[in-house]
Amino acid sequence: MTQNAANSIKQVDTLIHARWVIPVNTNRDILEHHSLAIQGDSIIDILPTTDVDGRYQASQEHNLDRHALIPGFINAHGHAAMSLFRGLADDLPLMDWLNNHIWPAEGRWVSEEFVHDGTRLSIAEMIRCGTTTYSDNYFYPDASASAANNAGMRAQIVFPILDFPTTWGKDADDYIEKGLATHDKFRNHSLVRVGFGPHAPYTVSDEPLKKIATLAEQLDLPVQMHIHESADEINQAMEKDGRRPIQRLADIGFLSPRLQCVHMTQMNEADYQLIARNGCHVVHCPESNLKLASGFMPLDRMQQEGINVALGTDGCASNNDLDMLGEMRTAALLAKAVGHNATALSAHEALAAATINGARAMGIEDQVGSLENGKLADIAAFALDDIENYPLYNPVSQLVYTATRNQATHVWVNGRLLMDNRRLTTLDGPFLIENARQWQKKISERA
Ligand SMILES: CSC[C@H]1O[C@@H](n2cnc3c(O)ncnc32)[C@H](O)[C@@H]1O
Ligand SMILES: [Zn+2]
Repeated sequence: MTQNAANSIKQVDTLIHARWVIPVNTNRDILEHHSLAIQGDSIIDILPTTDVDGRYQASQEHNLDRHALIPGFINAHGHAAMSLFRGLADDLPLMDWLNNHIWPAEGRWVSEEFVHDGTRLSIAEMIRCGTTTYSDNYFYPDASASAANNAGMRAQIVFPILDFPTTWGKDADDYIEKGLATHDKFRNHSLVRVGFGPHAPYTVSDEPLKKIATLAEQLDLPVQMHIHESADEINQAMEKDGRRPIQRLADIGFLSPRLQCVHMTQMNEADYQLIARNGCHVVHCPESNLKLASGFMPLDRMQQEGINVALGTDGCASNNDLDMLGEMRTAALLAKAVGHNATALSAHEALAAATINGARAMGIEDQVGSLENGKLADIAAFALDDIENYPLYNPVSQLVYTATRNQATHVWVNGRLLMDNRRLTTLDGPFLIENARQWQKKISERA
């Protein structure tokens, strides 16, 4: 190599060479034998692997020649600490599950320590399935935000707001005050963004909702809420004031592009128009909706209306896992069944719902959600070379319809390697298992 050529070789932090790179862009490209060059926290180049020599060298190099690289999953709705309640109350409808099982358990157990421990357990599970960003709606948001930061994971932390007291707060004003203190603490943080998480239309009254809408606009923050989750919710609201919850929210000026509406299984014509017209996002949690028999979110109709639909697992007490591969598959199958349409939610669309649509819903689409030059290096690699993967015509089809989460091998967030060939680098798996066992022992002794 001549001196001039050697001088033009750029030193980068990481080079990843992959069999397939799936950027999740509008062209639906699948790049074969391509490499990603990462400098600091960002992707600075995506190029054919044959062109890397002479252009880049790196301190860390990964040859993933049987793998697909995708933008890390964005799990757009969940309650991370609830992993400690996994399997505690199964096979129940939403309101019975919540009123008679989950809320009493939360009243007894939820503390800062519980949230810290449960959140770390969930982050480990999420990394192990290729997730790089998650949204969390739970008590003690300081503890969950710190857990995300310490694990190197990206998180949208929407602090809870309810009209009634819990172990963390007294009333809506108190929740808002405490949550905004967490927002102050993590302002301009590189991984954590704090927003508002009013629980649901049936647990938060008009005055706090108006206050949240005003503050969210002033502070430029996201808002996420469970809305139209079950038929009971609609029936109760109609009996109480003759309006469907989404209409009530529209009437008080709560609907906006900042709003991420979780669930939306109960829809009529007017509901679609309200959501579409106000630019609200929908977060679809198909497995939680199925397990609690809440209803079916009409995904293909949402798409026809141009509504952005992201994907979330919901908490581990109603799913009961945090597996975004499984969630994509369920979403794709369910959309076809519910829409009586086999073309509803194609494999590529399911992957988009689990990545770029989540980023769009959270207002971070310019930073993450696809593999592009200049975006943050939030990346997941999946090994696609087992018996179960052959023949392999299309890696996107494999990811959505065939692969299982133990095929996730590597995960990077902000260019930092959080899972290296299935080894967690920032969390101690055996310790987390032992810690979860201790909680199980305590909780089952007093159940
Ligand atoms: C506002 S903090 C979170 C609060 O929500 C409860 N929760 C968990 N999953 C659901 C769901 O599917 N619908 C309604 N509420 C849910 C959780 O237990 C916390 O109390
Ligand atoms: Zn939820």
